[in-house]
Amino acid sequence: MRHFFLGLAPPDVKRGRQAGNKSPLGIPTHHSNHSSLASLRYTYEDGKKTADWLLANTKHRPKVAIICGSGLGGLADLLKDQVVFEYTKIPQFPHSTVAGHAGKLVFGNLSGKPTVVMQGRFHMYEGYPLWKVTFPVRVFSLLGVETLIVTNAAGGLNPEYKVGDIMVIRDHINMPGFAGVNPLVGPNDERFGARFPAMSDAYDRDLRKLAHTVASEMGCSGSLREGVYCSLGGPNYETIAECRFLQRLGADSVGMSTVPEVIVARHCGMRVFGFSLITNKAVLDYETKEKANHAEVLETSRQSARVLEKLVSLMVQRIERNNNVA
Ligand SMILES: O=P(O)(O)O[C@@H]1C[C@H](O)[C@@H](CO)O1
Ligand SMILES: Nc1nc2[nH]cnc2c(=O)[nH]1
Repeated sequence: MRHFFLGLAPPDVKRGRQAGNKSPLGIPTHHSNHSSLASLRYTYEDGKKTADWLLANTKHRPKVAIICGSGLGGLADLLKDQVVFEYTKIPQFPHSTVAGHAGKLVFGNLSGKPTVVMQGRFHMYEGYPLWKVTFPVRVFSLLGVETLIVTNAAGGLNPEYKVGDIMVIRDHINMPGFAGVNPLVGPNDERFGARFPAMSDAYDRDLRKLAHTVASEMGCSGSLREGVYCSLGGPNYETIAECRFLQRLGADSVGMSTVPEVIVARHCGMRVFGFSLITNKAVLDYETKEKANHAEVLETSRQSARVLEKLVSLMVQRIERNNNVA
C-alpha cells in the first residue's frame, strides 16, 4: 500500500471572475451579487488538473467509482494493490470534517476490477457549496470512470423497513432542488454534459436488477428493499411533522447526501447505482422518546457494513466494460 504525503498545498480554487475574502473552506464570505456567486465554481480545467495529478501518481485506471456513506468506508479495505491519497494532499480536493468519513481516496482492484473508492464524502451542511461537494464526481469522469456506486446511511420512513435493512435506490427526491439548490446551477460547460439533463432514469435498471440477484444468491434478499431516497440539507435530523410530510411525498428513506453526486454523475453520462443503509427509523410518533443521533447511525453502519460491502463487491465483479452486466 502506498500513501501520498507529498506536502503539496492544494492550489486555490478558481474564483470565477471575482476576488474576495474566503472562509477556511475556501468559500467566499462577500458577494457583490448573485451572478458572481453563480460563476464561482471549479472549471473543467480545474477538474482536469486534479485528474491528471491522480493519473500521474497511480497506475490504476478505474472504471468504477464508489462513494462511501457514514461509517461505510470499510469497503475500501477490500481493494487489492491499494494506492491511497489523503484528501488533504490532493490538489483542489475538499477535506472531510464529519465523523465516519475518513477523508481518503483509495485506488485498487475490487473483485479484479479497477476501482476508486471515496472513504468519506462531502455534505452541504459542512459548509461546502454543491459544486465542491460534487467535484470528485467530475474528477472521476475525467479519470475515465463509467459507473458510479453511491452508498449512504439513511433514516427509514417506510413503516415496513427495519434498522439494518439495505435499500436499493430506485429514485430520489431532491428537496433542496425545489428551492433552486442544485449542483448544476450556474454556467453549463458542455464538455461535462447538457444544460437540461433528464433524471427520470437516474438509477440504472440493470444494476438494480443485479443487486436483487446478488442478494438472493447471498441469502439476504429478505433485508433488501427498493425505494425512494429523499435528500435534505441537514445537519439537523427531521421533525416528526417533516417525517410525516416526506412519507406522504412517497419517500422511503431520508438522508443528507447522495442526490447532488447522482445529478452530477448523470449530467456527465455516468451510469449510477445506489444503496441506502437504514441506520435508524424516522420518528413519526409524538408519544415516543426515540431520537435520531449520529452515534446510532455509525453503530448500525458498523454492524451492517459487511453485508453491504459483500453486495457491492459481488456487483462490481459482474459489471462489464461499456456498461453491461455479466
Ligand atoms: O454521508 P451519509 O449520507 O451516509 O451520512 C448521513 C447523513 C449525515 O451525514 C449523517 C447523519 O447521521 O449520516
Ligand atoms: N436526514 C437524515 N439523515 C440521516 N442519516 C442517517 N439517518 C438519518 C435520518 O434519520 N435523517
